Amino acid sequence: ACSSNDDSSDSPSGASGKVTIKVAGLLPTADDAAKQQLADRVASFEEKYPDITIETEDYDWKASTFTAQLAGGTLPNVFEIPLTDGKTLIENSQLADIDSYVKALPYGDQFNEKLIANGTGEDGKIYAVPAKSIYAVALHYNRNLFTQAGLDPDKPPTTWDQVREDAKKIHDATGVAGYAMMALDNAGGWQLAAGANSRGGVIETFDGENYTATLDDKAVKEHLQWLHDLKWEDGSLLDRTDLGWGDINTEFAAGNLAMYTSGSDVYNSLVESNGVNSDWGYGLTAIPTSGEGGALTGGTMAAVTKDSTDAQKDAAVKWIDWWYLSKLQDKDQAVADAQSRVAANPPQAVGTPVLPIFSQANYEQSQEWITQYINVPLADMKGYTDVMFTQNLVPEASASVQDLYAQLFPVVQAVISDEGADIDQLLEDANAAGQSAIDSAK
Ligand SMILES: OC[C@H]1O[C@H](O[C@H]2O[C@H](CO)[C@@H](O)[C@H](O)[C@H]2O)[C@H](O)[C@@H](O)[C@@H]1O
Repeated sequence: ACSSNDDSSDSPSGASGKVTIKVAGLLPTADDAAKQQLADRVASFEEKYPDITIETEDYDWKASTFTAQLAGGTLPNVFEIPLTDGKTLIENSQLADIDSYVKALPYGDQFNEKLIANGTGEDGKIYAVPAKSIYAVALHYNRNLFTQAGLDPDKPPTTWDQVREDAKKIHDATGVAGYAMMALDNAGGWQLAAGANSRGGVIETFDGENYTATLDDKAVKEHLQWLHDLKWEDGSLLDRTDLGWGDINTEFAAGNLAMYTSGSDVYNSLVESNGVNSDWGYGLTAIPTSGEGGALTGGTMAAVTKDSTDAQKDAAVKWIDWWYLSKLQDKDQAVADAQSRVAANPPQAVGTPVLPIFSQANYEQSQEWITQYINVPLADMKGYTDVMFTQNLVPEASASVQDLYAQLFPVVQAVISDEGADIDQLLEDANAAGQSAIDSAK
């Protein structure tokens, strides 16, 4: 979705006052309706800001490709990063200082403090802002497969033992895998950490001075053993070690698995890229927890490339406001965004439950503004929405987080592909490598 006006591309902040910025757009897998919806929002932005031209680029953050994009200077002016990466990129001077532009926004001082801290430098300046979505990991399930297996889709499992039992019943009755696990790229480690957090464990501790990798935590082992048993005792785990964040969505939408864990925002992508709609039979419930366990929570931030000119930074923050944030703060923007999503053919998701970027009151107000446009199957998301503001939330680890995930995903792959995988040894090795990553980042 590019504007036809590219006469200022050689001189983004040139004498004409015109500026062009590239911005992260949709996933490469997004369908035409999603692309059209984005194009419509770009068009209305350019109408409001005639001196700014927006060029959108497909975007899919992956740890394995991001570093090269950053180093190679190929990122768009506005790009997305996980919350986990803000601090390091700021410390390494790899993000543009957008402090004055963000603080000039009418809500510039209203971000959830813990979230904006991830985009704030030691100098107190803002380099990245929470955007797109803040999520808690939740359990996504196929209601039709539950029904076909004689299970009540209105009573999804609330313990990992029940997930295992239901997965087996579904597999026995339908031949479809009852459960699947991301195992590719850092996504596999991220979801193993979520499993461990739900069982009361963590993958890193901090004593006020030092960070210690705890990849061999009892809860990590328990979750791996649980996956092992689904695969090797029950035969109910999808036999794939190559599923990343988007791949598992594709398999789920194709009806090839009944349950998996991922962020609560995944329904947006299932609609955007995989043709899921409110009649599809999608269900969302809380991740099972035990003991002190909780739901891993994380999210996305928008940042601006370091080499952007002042005019581009100004335009970039205007776009961040337009595309990600103003709909949470301004009724007209909320309605305009929702209307454009509903008008798409097929309609894009409106009302997927996520966690607040500002405050709970602000989130609830923004949902109220768009009540009439909400088209996600909220009745089938109650297992999650009933507890989303009360459940225990476990933030992602703080130091070298993606490096820890990178150490964990091969362990997930080993457990799924090798019945005799030595979980203790694999985790001991992963932990040593994870600790080295933490130490070398100091
Ligand atoms: O690649 C693994 C990483 O994935 C997370 O982000 C992805 O999942 C989010 C929740 O569904 C989604 O909002 C985001 O668009 C996806 O890229 C996560 O935040 C990372 O920390 C994690 O390593």
